[in-house]
Amino acid sequence: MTLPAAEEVGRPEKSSPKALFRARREWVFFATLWKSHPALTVAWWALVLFQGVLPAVFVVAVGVLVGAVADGAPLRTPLLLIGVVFVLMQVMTPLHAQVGSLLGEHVSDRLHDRLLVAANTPDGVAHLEDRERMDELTAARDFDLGLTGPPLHLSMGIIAGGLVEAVAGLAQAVVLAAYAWWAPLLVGGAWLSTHWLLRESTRWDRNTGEVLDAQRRAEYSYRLAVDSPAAKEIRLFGLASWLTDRFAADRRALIELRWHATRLRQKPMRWTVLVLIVSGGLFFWSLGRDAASGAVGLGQVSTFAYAAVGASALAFGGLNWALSLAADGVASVLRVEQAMSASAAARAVVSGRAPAEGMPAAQIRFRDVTFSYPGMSTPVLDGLDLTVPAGGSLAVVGVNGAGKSTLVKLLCRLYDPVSGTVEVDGTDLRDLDVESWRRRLSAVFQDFVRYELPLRDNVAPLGAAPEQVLEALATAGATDLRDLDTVLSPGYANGTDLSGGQWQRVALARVLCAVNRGAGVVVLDEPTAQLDVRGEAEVFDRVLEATRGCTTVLISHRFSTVRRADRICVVDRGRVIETGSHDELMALQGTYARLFHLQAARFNEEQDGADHADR
Ligand SMILES: Nc1ncnc2c1ncn2[C@@H]1O[C@H](COP(=O)(O)OP(=O)(O)OP(=O)(O)O)[C@@H](O)[C@H]1O
Repeated sequence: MTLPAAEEVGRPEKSSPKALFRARREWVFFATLWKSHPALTVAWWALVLFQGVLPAVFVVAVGVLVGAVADGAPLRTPLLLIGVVFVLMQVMTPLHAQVGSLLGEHVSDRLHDRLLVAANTPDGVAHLEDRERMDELTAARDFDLGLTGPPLHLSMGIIAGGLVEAVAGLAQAVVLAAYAWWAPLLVGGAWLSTHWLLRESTRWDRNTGEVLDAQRRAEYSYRLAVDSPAAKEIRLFGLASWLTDRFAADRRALIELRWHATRLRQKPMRWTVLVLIVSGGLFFWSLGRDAASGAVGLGQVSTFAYAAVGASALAFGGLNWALSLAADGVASVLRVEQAMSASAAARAVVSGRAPAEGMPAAQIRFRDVTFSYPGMSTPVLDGLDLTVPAGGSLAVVGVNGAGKSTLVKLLCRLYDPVSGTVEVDGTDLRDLDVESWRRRLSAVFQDFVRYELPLRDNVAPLGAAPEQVLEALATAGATDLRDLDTVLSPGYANGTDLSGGQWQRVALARVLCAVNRGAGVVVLDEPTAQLDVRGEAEVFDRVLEATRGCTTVLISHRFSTVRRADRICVVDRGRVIETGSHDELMALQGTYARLFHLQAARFNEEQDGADHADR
């Protein structure tokens, strides 16, 4: 899927007035409305204008009515006009709210799509783990969740209300031109100047790194408290009050930061009040003088006085706030696109062209591979050399943090090495078409995904015949687990959860289904860690049997599983320090043999203990 052309996102390259205007967040926001749904946008703007003009018509009609009463003229026409305008004002508001809400939802839809595409388009994953991009991503992800402001379908109503007021203020200021040419400039100009005088206050820097950090912390504390996965530990470790205090403190810190970012500044406030008093004083003094001299009739005095008061709708207020909030959110979503591609470009996984069908036929080779995660200076893999013969199984062992899972991430091309190469049958992985290579791969990652989907889709997300799904489940030792249509999440009607070991069997079944679809390389990162000992041996034997002929990379801390692999390598601090078959490594009496004996001894002790207890 390709991204739509990048929209302007508030950071102009050129600084011509036109470029600056087009780059303003507000412009970006209104342009996004149009791009999301032109017809609704036209209707929304038309209603803004129509509703904005109605108050001006109303004050004129009231003036005509007052004049008619004073002159003893017929009242029917002004009364009818007042009635019609009044009814229209009542009817238009809910209609506008509906149109705005619908438009807001279309915009949200479009932005969510863009966010998903931006996050998922790069072939690697570095852009999702880049610390510097986290703030952008947080702001963008939260834009419509109501965490930092109203969601778009609601803010559209607030923005519409603000715009209607602005148009109404303008229209009523224009009415003042019938009194004197300078009156609209004086009264309307004074109210408009408040936008400039108070402009500091509209700069709601709610998306500063500090605010976003505080927000992330507050949100995390909240999630810990209300989401079920953490509930057990919170209770068991007696963390409830610690968590409540922590949430309250995080929340207070956030409110404090926002308050600093949003409060009205005192000095501009004083200037604003002065400007409004002087302009209002001058206008009403002049109108009063003309009314007293009889130069202006009673009806007109009423119209001009109401219009002058109505022009105050031009004042700085809700529109700035709501628009700034919504425009900010929209701009951050659009900016994420650029940010993501820039950060992805820094460590981009660029697809090659060569097809990977049938690979590997001979071997996968890690040649002098060095790798460090983005932003980290210490290498995780440091000159690693390793050969994985095609069609056989290789087990990778090593202490926690040795770099085993990282090795697998490079094999899956989620990252590329900083130096050195990963080669498949002599071809650099970077020269292979990523999609084609990934079709050859299947994996159970340590943190495999538990999809909140039916069992069937958890096993075969891309679809498969029910018999194939059932066969894969049977091989993984998960026969009769649940009906294939049962959703594996208790949050859904008739949904259910599984035990850790059952989930692991489902993940293994997913790999087996992928092998059926043509995957030839199988990665198993701690695939049986949650299975009981008997289940582990049985399942692993069956999985090895079902993936016979595949190139299998197994990462495990369980030596009973590891010893079944054709070859074993020991990784330590990012390098391979031993490699060979189980027997060869045992004969070597090195790290592998030491770790194996350690685990075997502990297992025997536990067994003795269990036997003793049984007796
Ligand atoms: N996304 C990441 N960003 C930064 N550092 C990371 C990231 N993932 C892993 N690391 C670091 O890389 C090192 C190797 O991690 P890796 O997951 O490869 O270890 P492992 O050998 O699989 O460990 P384990 O046996 O505990 O699963 C660790 O020090 C870890 O902290």
